[in-house]
Amino acid sequence: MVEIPTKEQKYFIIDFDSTFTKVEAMDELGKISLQGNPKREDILREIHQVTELAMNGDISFSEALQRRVDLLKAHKDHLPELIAVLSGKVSDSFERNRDFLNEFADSILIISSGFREFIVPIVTALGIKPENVYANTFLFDDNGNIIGFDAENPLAKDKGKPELMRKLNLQGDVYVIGDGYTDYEIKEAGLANRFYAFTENVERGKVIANADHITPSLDEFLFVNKLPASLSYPKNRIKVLLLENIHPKAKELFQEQGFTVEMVKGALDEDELAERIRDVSVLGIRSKTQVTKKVLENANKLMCVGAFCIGTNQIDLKACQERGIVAFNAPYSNTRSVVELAIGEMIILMRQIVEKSNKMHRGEWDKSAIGSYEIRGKKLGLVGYGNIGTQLSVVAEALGMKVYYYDLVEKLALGNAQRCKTLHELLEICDVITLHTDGRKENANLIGAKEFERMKDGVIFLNLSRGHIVDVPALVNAVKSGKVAGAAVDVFPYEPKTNNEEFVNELRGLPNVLLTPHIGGSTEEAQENIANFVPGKLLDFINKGNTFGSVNFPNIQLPDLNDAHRMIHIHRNVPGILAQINSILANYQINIRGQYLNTREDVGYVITDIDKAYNKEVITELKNIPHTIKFRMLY
Ligand SMILES: NC(=O)C1=CN([C@@H]2O[C@H](COP(=O)(O)OP(=O)(O)OC[C@H]3O[C@@H](n4cnc5c(N)ncnc54)[C@H](O)[C@@H]3O)[C@@H](O)[C@H]2O)C=CC1
Ligand SMILES: O=C(O)C(=O)COP(=O)(O)O
Repeated sequence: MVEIPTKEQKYFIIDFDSTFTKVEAMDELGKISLQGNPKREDILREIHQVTELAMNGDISFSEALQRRVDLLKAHKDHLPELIAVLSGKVSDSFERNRDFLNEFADSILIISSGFREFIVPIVTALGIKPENVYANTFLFDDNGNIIGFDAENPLAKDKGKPELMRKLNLQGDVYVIGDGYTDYEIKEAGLANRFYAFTENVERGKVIANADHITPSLDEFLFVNKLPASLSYPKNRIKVLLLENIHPKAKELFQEQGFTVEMVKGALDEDELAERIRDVSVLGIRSKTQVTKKVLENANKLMCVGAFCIGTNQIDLKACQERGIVAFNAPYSNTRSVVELAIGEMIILMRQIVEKSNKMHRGEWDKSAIGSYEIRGKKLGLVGYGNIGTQLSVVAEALGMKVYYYDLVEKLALGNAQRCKTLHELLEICDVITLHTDGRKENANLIGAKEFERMKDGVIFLNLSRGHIVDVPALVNAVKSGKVAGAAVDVFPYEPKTNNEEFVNELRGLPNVLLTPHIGGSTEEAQENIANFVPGKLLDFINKGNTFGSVNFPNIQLPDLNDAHRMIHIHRNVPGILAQINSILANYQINIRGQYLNTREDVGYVITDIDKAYNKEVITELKNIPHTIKFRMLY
């Protein structure tokens, strides 16, 4: 007789507190039972400490259990409220993987040193079988007070989980998922094949150190074990790299959604970034980091880049587009900060404050009005009349300045501002000239010797845009010759990578020259605003496919998706791609629920929402359409 091989039996041993649920149930019970007790906070703290000590393996488990029951002073009537609280605190990855819990119910055992009275109602609601729940039971007195627990239960004792496992004598592979040391003890005793430290809710050093694998969510566990999961790819496997000291709020926003985030204080140079980018899916930079072709050649996983600033000249946007990498920026979050600094600098320079302050520090008292002027009534020339230029126009006019501007494109003049037809016209008219163009390559040396020559003698000159826009040696000469009476420079052709690097520049040491380390947009307000704004854009793209506000991609704002799959197809902008997508879908009789197409320059972006059921082969066919750059399936 031929023996039919049976699928190897697997058991999944899952902990309850801080694993199945986000919280420790005994802490929650204390919050309920100690209501009105004047020492509630102190007692709760003590209960929590005892829990932590036991979870880390620092005190014996039975001692911890008795101490907590004594401290709780709980009653049977508190349990319904506790169950209601816990049912709202099931761990997110367990909630979204109900299908797995149901499908594998026969193989899943909850083994907990908590109590059946509250565990069973919570876990059975997600498909776990009540007979597969192993936990302690409370002891009540005649009045319903909780006074202890069944001390004979192995789970009430030290090394209780291994003891129970020995009794169960499971035949097959055993996988343990838990956040506590007592979960690891099963593996330590040789009773499990693997121990997975579950870190979605808490991270315990000693537990992580002993784990075979760290699983930041149930998704990761299911992924590594090739089990059916609600997400095709666990989010913790999506790596976000944030450079240049981006505000920590950004990290928080990505971590809240389960992504793995790495922060670097300074910028990385091309070679360093080309190395680091290999496993990165989302890159966050500021003005310093150059995202070049060479970097992008290694960026095989990169989906999107966020410039946590306004300027995007540091990113090779075209090369990103060709590789289907979507770029975003924060177009308005630091506008006001730049404007305020420019206004302050104009006043400081017109009043010779830099020199006067330096003298005071040396003990020199130089009270005089010579060479000091009000800004009121002076002619301000704005080169570049975009978001910063126009905002500065309004504020400067409110301070009594006469505003002139020059922009490559026709712009609406705000207030009484007057448009100059040429740059030369502006240079010849104005008392104060400030640059607010973007940093496109063509703007290199926009202001050089000839342009300084055209300016009025004694002009005040500001550059808060990009370093390469000004020919620095020409500015140095103009300052030395007295053509420029004062200058403020915030941006430089070469800027130090980190705060530890020396600033080397010909402008150092010149009189009435105010130098700042590229801080036009560096205010607490601006940085926090940026850190809230850019992750929103990146997450909207990753989670929903939205490209609205992208600086290099067709902009599509998509509706939310319910009970459907979303296919994201990025391709070279050649005729016939949409027709090919739809003919493949028609061949597989897939119903299209919605479809959106937009193109920009060389790239086309098609989103197709389809019914839930689809044949997996269709994905391969869609990926194989000629000129496809990237394909991704959502939900
Ligand atoms: N110092 C700092 O910390 C900061 C610097 N910036 C720089 O300021 C720049 C401007 O910012 P926004 O006003 O928000 O940008 P924007 O894109 O709204 O405006 C730029 C304007 O400059 C114009 N322009 C470009 N080249 C020109 C040229 N050669 N001649 C005349 N006009 C020209 C454009 O047509 C556009 O109207 C950013 O691109 C960035 O490089 C921005 C924020 C902070
Ligand atoms: O917003 C911009 O473009 C800036 O220049 C500010 O850059 P930063 O974020 O300070 O590196």
